[in-house]
Order: sequence, then structure tokens, then C-alpha cells
Amino acid sequence: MFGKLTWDAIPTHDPIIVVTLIAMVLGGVGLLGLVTYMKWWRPLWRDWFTTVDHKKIGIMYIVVALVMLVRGFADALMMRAQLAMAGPGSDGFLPPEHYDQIFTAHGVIMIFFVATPFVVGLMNIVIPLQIGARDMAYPFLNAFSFWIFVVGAVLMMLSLAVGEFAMTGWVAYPPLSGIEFSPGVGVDYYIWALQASGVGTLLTGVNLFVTILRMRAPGMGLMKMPVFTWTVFVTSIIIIAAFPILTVALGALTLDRYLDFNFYTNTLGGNPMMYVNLVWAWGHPEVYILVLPAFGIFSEVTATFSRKKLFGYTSMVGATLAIGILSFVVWLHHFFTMGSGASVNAFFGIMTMIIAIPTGVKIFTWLFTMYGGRVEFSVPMLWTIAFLVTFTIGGMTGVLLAIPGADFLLHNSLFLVAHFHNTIIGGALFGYIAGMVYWFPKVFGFKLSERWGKYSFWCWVIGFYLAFMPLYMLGFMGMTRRLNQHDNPAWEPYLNVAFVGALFVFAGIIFMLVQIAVSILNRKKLENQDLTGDPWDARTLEWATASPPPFYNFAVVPKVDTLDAFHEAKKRGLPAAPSRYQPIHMPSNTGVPLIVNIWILALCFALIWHIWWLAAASLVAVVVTLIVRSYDDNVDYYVPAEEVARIENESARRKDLAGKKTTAAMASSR
Ligand code: HEA
Ligand code: HEM
Ligand SMILES: [Cu+2]
Repeated sequence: MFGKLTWDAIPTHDPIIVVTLIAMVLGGVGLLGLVTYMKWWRPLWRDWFTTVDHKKIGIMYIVVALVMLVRGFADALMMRAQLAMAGPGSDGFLPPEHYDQIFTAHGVIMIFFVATPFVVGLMNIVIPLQIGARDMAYPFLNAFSFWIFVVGAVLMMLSLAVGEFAMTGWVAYPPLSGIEFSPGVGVDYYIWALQASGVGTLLTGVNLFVTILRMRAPGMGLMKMPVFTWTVFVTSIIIIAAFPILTVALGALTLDRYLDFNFYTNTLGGNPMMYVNLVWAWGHPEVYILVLPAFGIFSEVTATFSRKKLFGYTSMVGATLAIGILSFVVWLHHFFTMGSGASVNAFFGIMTMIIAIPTGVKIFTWLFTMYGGRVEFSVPMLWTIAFLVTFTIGGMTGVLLAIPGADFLLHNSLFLVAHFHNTIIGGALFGYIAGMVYWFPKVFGFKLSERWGKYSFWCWVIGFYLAFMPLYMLGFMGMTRRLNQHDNPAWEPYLNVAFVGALFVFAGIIFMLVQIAVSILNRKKLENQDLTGDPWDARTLEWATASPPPFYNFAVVPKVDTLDAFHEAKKRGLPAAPSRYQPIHMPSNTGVPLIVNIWILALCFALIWHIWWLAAASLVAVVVTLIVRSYDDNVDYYVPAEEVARIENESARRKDLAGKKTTAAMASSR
């Protein structure tokens, strides 16, 4: 009846998991109780669960990313604690089969359920605003992408409570991930969690691509697009080209595991190297999917807080395109040691090193933008400066790994682990946090606390260096990755420093959450409020509308004739409000994306546990729901012109108020 699912699937023998589960259940019940007590169900359903508004979808992505960051970091902290404890004469507290699940879950969560939703959330929020559009090209699809991504995140969390997670590492090479060596459900959780969230990312890529190509404000030619939009555009192309490869690679692994196909076995004509090639043909572009939008964020932040236009816009765009193209011809550097031969290795090594050139162009572009500018050391700018230093180190160690001869020594060592945390944290994550602080007042109408932001920043940066620089040394000293145990006294001091570093990062994460909480509590204070819509005196169109923007973004679609359109318009004098508004065409909210994805969640769960009747039933439910939806004609509506006028007058009044209050404040401080 329930396939492979029995009561034994609940890991009651592991005290760590039991405590976590009890805490999660209590927390969950508490949260549900709070929502019920506060009578939040109806507004949650009406304003959030059924929304197709790109800004709200973006916020939900980032909320999920932050929640998953806490989970992914808890895994990291456990690994660091284990290695600080386990040494000569001690086994530490994590048995190998648990440790293996932890590093796999950590890698998967951080890449797919922290970094990806964080950046997808920011892109969702900012792109339509930055190009002067009223929403994404396909709002329904956008909501669908979000909820199918949530299915993946839920499966990840479920694997903790019911069954187990993969013990294969985050790229799950066969034959280890095949049915023979991983007979449990761990790899199946991995497969379906990645497939669900991967489909979400792919559809988001399509949506962004069409949005940027088709929905730009009149006059915004390609070379008048803000740099962030450019990086997201290139990212969307990489997504569209790379994610289907992951889908296929995992699809073939599924056929191997479920139906005895032999794509990746060593017998019957199969070949595991096929998987290794496919997974990195996706995996390498994936790291640029994560980092390119961060580059875009740094560009916006640097220009805004240096009070200068970005130095070398054209070379920035060119470098972005070059990185996008090159990212598809370097994948073999992840397996130099797997027998491709000297000339193939040489080709991929050289292609990899070439990426240092456009990336270097970018680094110097940011430096030249700051040079001679009036740099204001706001929190987003601090993250940007930390990025410049940290990412350059991480990039340089990448170039070292790109030398095949050196990689034979460093491959799968902690040097590699240090390299990629150095680029992902110092490049991508720092960028997302900068972006969150930068765009927060736009989205919510009030700023994040500077003070707590700075505490968080310093803890993250100090913690990062303490946690990861020792790993470079350990790599040189011969420590390999994915070890839960060792007997080398010389490694111990470095592992201890790395643990202390993780504690600093822990403080950084706590302060980040405090920063958000404190800012929400103090949101009504005048100095925290953004009444003007343009708190940083910024340059691009998202700052031209009110903060928070009305649900239709722009009452009148802006016209663009230069780069940095809003900045130029401020210099020339902003256009006066029109005497009459036009009705605005908007998509209606719908519960269908959420409901379909409840069935998809049931489908994935059924497939993981081989509950075939449930799989069939939920598949039918998906199809039926979509058919019913196709008969629904109530998919859009017009906002009446009077309603637009009312909302616009209200925000004009807020702006006036801001002007008066600042004048009064200036007068009283004199
Ligand atoms: C955001 C993520 C990100 C980014 C941006 C990069 C960027 C780069 N990576 Fe990294 N990498 C990863 C994430 C990332 N990587 C991950 C996750 C893995 C491992 C996965 C796993 O096995 O689990 C990995 C693994 C990995 C390997 C495989 C090693 C192995 O398995 O043995 C290699 C080898 O070539 C490599 C190289 C590079 C290079 C050359 C760059 C370049 O793009 C860097 C370019 C930047 C600079 C060089 C700095 C700035 C430039 C200048 C200031 C100009 C002057 C510089 C020079 C002239 C050198 N990376
Ligand atoms: C914030 C602090 C973090 C700490 C302390 C940390 C720590 C660790 C540790 C100890 C490992 C195992 C290394 C080993 O093999 O011995 C690891 C692996 C990994 N981490 Fe992190 N990490 C952090 C953040 C991140 C982030 C933000 C990302 C990505 C966005 C990330 C991605 C990965 C990946 C992909 C692996 C490889 C998993 C595998 O081997 O399969 N980490 N991390
Ligand atoms: Cu790579």
C-alpha cells in the first residue's frame, strides 16, 4: 500500500535528528498557531499564496532562501564541529553515514535552495522595475516556477524526517548514486528535489529572457539597459542552455535506478563518464548563473555610492557576454584527473584561464568607478569592497586549479573546497546581501538598520577568512575533502581555527536576522522611512517609482533615451504628473500554481517511496487542475483610471510630506 514507506523510515535512532525534528514540529505548530491566532490565513492566501505579482514572488523566494540558509548553515556548523572534535583518539559526534548525508545536503541546499532562490528573488523583484515594465512577461508561469521550486525545498526538509538523504556528494556521481551502491531513498530525494527546483529555475530563465527582450520601456535599447539587467539577461540565456542538461542527466539516472536502464553502469554499454560530463556541462555554467547577477548588483551599488556613472559600461557588457560564452567550454576542468589525456586537459585548462581576463576587466571597472568618486561607505558598499578583495583571491586560486598539472595534486583536496567557498561566498553571496540591503527600502518603504548591518558584515567577513583560509593550508598539507575523521595532529590547529571562523559566521547570520527584525520594529521612524522612492540618490528606473511601488509599478510607463535614465531625468527635471491616467491592464491572482504544486509534491513523494497508486492519482490531479484552469476566463482585469489616480495622489502626498519633514528636521538641527 505504501511502497517502501514504513515506520522505520523515521530516524528515531539518531538523537540529533530527533531533537531537530521535535524543534521543527514545535516551531511549526507555534507558527501555525500564531497565524491562526492573528487571523492571518485569509490575507496570506489572498495577498501571498495566490499572488502573481513579481515583487511578492521575489520576496517569497528570498524568505525561503533565508530559512534554508539557516538549515544549510546548521549543517556546515555541525561539520566544522565534527572536524574540530574528531582527530587522533576521538571519533567526534557524527557517524560516517550521517556525516555523508550532511555534506551532501549542505552542498545541495546552499546551491539550489539558498543561492538560487536568493538571486532569483532579487531578479524577480528588480528586473521589471528596472526596465520600466509592469510585471514579468508570464506572471502565471512566474508563480508556478516559485511553487515548484518550493516543492524541491519541502522535499529536502522532508528527507530529514522521513527516510534519509543522499550520501553521494552534491553532484551524485554514478556508480555510487546508482541503485547498486545507493539502494535507499536518499538519491531519489536528491533526484526529485533537484528536478522540481530545476524546472522552476528553467521556467524563470525563460520568463526573464522574454521579459527583458520584449517588455523594456520605450526607448531602452539593448545598450541603454542597466548593467544589472544585462547580467540577468546573459544569466537567463545560460539558464535556458544549461538547465535542460541537468534535467536530462538526472532523467537518465532515474531510468537507471527505477527501470534498470544502463546509461551510467559499467556494463551493458553504459558509461558513468557520460554523467560526469553532463553534470558538469550544467554545473560549471551554474556557478556563473550564480555569480553574474551578483556582478550586476556590484555594478549598480558601486556607481550609486561612488556618485559617478559606471566606468566602461561597454566593456562591462562585453565582459559579461564573454564570461557567458566561455562558461560553456570549460566544464572538463572539474575532472582533469579522470583520464581525458594531455591535449584535452590543456585545451580546457587554457579556456578556463581565459575567463580570468573578462573577470579582471570587471574588477578594474569597479575600481576605476570608485577611483575619483565620492565613495560613501554604506552597508551595500562595504559588501562590495569585501567582495573585490575576497573574490579576487578566490578567482586566483581557481586559476591555479585550472593548471592540469597542479590540479592533479589539488583536486578533491580542501584547497578546492576553499576555492569554491571563496568564490561563492565572497562573490555570489556577498553580492546578494549587498543587493538585499540596497533594494530593501524600494520593496518595503523603509531602510535596513545600518548599525546591525555593519555588525553582521564584520562578523561575516572575519568569519569567512578564519573559516576558509586554513582550508587552503590543509589542502596543501594533503587533507582531502569529505573526510569526517583523521589522525594527523598537524591538521588540528587549522581545523580549530576553521571552527572558530564558522562561529563568527554564525554571529553574522544572527545579526542579519536581528537587522531585519530591528528594522521592521523601527520602520515607522522618520529617518528609516523612504518617502521619496529614491533613498540613495540612485541612477536607474526602479527608483523612479514610489517605495514600495504600487502593484502596477508605473502609473505611466517611463520613456528612456539614455543610459542611467532616471539620473539624467533628475538632472533635467522630472516630468510632471499627468492630469489624467489611463486604466491599467493587470493579471488576476490565482491559486492554481500552488494547488498544482501540492499535487506535484505528492507525485514526487510517491515516486521516491514507490507508492504507485498515489503517483498515478496525483498525476491525474495535476492534469485535471490544469484543464480546469484552461476554462477560467477570469485571468486579467483593468485597474480603473480613478483608482490609479487615487494611488498616485497618495504617494505624491507622501513625497511632499517627506520634503516638509526634512526641511523641518534641518531647521530644528540648526
Ligand atoms: C560562484 C562560483 C564560482 C566561480 C565564480 C568560480 C570561478 C572560477 N573557478 Fe571554480 N569552482 C566552483 C565555483 C566557482 N568557481 C565550485 C562550486 C567548484 C567545485 C565543485 C565541486 O567539485 O564540488 C569549482 C571548481 C573549480 C575547478 C575544479 C577543480 C577540481 O575539481 O580539482 C577549477 C579548475 O580549473 C576552477 C577554476 C575556476 C576559475 C579559473 C574561475 C574564474 O572564473 C575566476 C576568475 C577570477 C579571477 C582570476 C580574479 C579576478 C581577476 C583579476 C584581478 C585579473 C588578473 C588575474 C589573473 C591574470 C590571473 N573551479
Ligand atoms: C557560511 C559558511 C559555510 C561554511 C562554514 C561551510 C562549510 C562547509 C564544509 C565544512 C564543507 C565540507 C567540506 C569537505 O568536503 O570536507 C562544505 C562543503 C560544501 N559547501 Fe559549504 N559552507 C558554508 C557556506 C556555503 C555556501 C554559501 C555555499 C554555496 C552557495 C556552500 C557550498 C558548498 C558545497 C557545494 C559543498 C560541497 C559538498 C560536497 O562535497 O558534496 N557552502 N561547506
Ligand atoms: Cu567549473
